[in-house]
Formats: sequence, structure tokens, C-alpha cells
Amino acid sequence: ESVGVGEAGGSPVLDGYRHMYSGKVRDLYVPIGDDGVEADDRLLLVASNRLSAYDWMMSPEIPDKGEVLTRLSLWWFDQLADLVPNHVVSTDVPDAVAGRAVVVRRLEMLKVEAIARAYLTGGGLEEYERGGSVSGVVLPEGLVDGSRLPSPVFTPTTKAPVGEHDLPMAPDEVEAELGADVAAEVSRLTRAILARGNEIAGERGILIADTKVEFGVAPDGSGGLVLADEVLTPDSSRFWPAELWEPGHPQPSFDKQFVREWLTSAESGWSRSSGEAPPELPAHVVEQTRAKYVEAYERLTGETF
Ligand SMILES: N#Cc1c(N)ncnc1-c1cnn(Cc2cccc(F)c2)c1
Repeated sequence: ESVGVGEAGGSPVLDGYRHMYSGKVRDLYVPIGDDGVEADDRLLLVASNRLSAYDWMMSPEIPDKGEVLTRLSLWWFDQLADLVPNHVVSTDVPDAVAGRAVVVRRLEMLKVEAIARAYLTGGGLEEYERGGSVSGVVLPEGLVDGSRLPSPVFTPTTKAPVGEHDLPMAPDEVEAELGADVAAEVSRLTRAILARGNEIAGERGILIADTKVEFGVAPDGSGGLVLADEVLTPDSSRFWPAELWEPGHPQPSFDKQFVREWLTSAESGWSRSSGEAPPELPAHVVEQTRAKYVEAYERLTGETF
């Protein structure tokens, strides 16, 4: 995640917390006790209403996006609790970020972006087209953009420094970083999380093409892997509407399609290749995008937002 510096809707100042780090769309804070001492076992993970598309920060923000995705991620943590423990401690958070922030256990984070793919697209497709495999896993011949894979494939990357791109990791690199046992468990869990996600989402008309999860371990080394960060949200995963799935070309995004289509339409006056920042999104695109996040939440959880 690159540091979002001074972008619209920056990080709020929160009484009782020190701002620690800003990602593109989320912010991390450290709780400060009444004695002025920073907590060493807790963090506050805040989801903003910022939207990133085409590697640009959109403006204006999407109202309620942070709350919708936080509530969706909390719901997924519950759905996955039989598979893996998680870092969630509490939703007792400052009013300024009510509904879109979570108090979490501070962990020692693994230095691997744990990505799994159930459908082939993006960087995974490009790697497959070069050599018939992805992350060391040989795939069937004849796969195209959007092809469903026989079973989810683990395609880990590095956690690149700010402003650089994450790089694919070969299996031996993951083992060198994590050790063979932890590497195998991270692969197994990441693929199981995506498989479970697609079992549930598929019944509700959403395909999760791929997802990135993050694992940590307790700083004292006790216990095993803990699922951290966010899980199976449209920010950490590619969400596709199931009824439009058609292998052979890029699939429409469940949540970002309105933004993409407006930005690439003549109406926006923007060209992706210009290298210039995109224009402000019109109100109707903001509202339609908000509605897609709410729709994903309501379809998946069965709850009304
Ligand atoms: N989750 C979690 C977590 C944890 N439970 N313990 C220790 N560190 C992290 C942690 C560190 N970076 N990130 C990514 C991240 C998340 C949210 C906002 C950001 F800006 C950046 C996660």
C-alpha cells in the first residue's frame, strides 16, 4: 500500500490515538493510554471512504464505503472463524470513525502478501500466457481472461516498499522467508479462505476472482497464524457479478465498473495514458458506486446496511 499523503479526505486526528501509517484507502493508529503511554498490543485499523482506481485516488470520496467494507470484513471474519483465528478485538472505536474502524491485536506480520486466485486475470493471466504456469503451478492449456481455475492457486508476492510494486514470489522464496511449514500453512489457509468465500458469494451472485489476505503471529511466538488486515472485501479482492461472467475478455467489476466506464468515456475528458490525475467523479457515479458497495454487503450478509 502506498502512503496517501495529503490526499482529499486524509487521515482524521483521533483523540487518544497516534496516527501511525496511511495506506491508499486505510489508516492505522496506535492507541494511547490515559497515562500517555502507547499500547504495544493493540492497533486501530480505520477504513476511509477513499476509492482507488487505475492506481489513482479518486475524488470525491464514496460516502459510507469505509463502513460498508468494515462491516463486510467483520462478517467474513465470523464466517471464517472455524478455519482460522483472527485479529479482531473490538468495534469500540472513536465516534469520528464509528462503524469504519476496528481495534485489533497487534501482531508480527508475515512479510508475504498472501494472494490466491480462483479465476485467471490480471498479473496471473500475464504470467500464465508467458509460460503456462502461475507461481510455479502448471495450469491447463487454453485458459483465457476470466477462466475459472480447477482450484484456487496460491500466488504470493513480496510486500514492496511504499511506491514500488509487489513482486511475485516463487515457492522457494516463500519458504526461505517463512520456513517450509509456515509457508505450506499460509498457502493452505489462503486457498481455503478464497474457496469458502466463493462457496458463500457464489450462492449470492458474486464471484471472487482473487483475494489478498495478511497473516501475523503473536509477538511472543505463542499460537499459530492469525488472519489480520481485512478479508474478502472489494478492496482486497476482485468482485465480479456472476451473471455477467464470460471468459475470454476482461470481466466487469462488481464495484468499480461505473468509475471505470465513466473515466474511460469521452465525457470525462481524461485519458489513462496521459499520466494526469483523473477529474472529479460526477455525483451520479459516486452514488451508483456507493450503491454497489451497499448491494454487495446486503447480498452477502443478508443484512440491511
Ligand atoms: N491488520 C493488521 C496489523 C496487525 N493486526 N498487527 C500489526 N500490524 C498490522 C498491519 C500493519 N500494516 N498493515 C496493513 C495496513 C492496514 C490498515 C491500514 C494501513 F495503512 C496498513 C497491517
